[in-house]
Amino acid sequence: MSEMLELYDQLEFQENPLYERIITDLVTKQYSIIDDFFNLEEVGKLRATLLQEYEEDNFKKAAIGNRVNEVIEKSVRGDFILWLNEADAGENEKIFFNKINPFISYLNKTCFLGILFKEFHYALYPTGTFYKRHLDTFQNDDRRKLSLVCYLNNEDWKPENGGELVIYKNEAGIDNPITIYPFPGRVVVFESQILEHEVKPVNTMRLSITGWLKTR
Ligand SMILES: O=C(O)CCC(=O)C(=O)O
Ligand SMILES: [Fe+2]
Repeated sequence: MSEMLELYDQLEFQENPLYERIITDLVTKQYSIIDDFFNLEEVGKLRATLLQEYEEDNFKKAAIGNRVNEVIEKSVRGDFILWLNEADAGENEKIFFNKINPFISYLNKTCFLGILFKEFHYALYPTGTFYKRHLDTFQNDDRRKLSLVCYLNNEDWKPENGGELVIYKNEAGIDNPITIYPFPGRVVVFESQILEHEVKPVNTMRLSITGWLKTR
């Protein structure tokens, strides 16, 4: 018994009930929805940074295909994106990384997923845009293990705005769609290589940070 305690100590971690819930969700259903992962004040700051970058014209039309083989295809996706660079993250972006990084370390300590790389981009879906059903490994990057989306919409976001994320769970050969509204502060994590998903057409501007946790 005391030997076991010593080994536990070597893992140097404090059990975190929220992270444990996310891990259980991922193991049992391949996705997890976490409301209020970011509080409204944090969402407001991240949204302000996103909008400022957009106004300064730093976003580009999102493409499909990998980075050396990009194709812009409006019939597949209509969002605009900007990659985040952690090395020169501003005050507000630090809020994001300071919350996401401990979760990644926890995953690595407890699940042995071997996450070595991460990449995140802001995304802005203008009115009328969508992202057709796809798998995130579609970007020719089979190192993508977990997809993570954080919604930065306004506090009064309504279901009628559209822009739902729909995750398709294949159960015994039958598509079981799960509809997820992009409420501010909500984070969705899912298995990049398993779950197809889409973003339904949006009736107003839709804001988020999307990213991937990757193995080598
Ligand atoms: O914004 C979302 O809900 C999902 C975005 C997405 O599927 C992607 O960028 O690959
Ligand atoms: Fe996706």
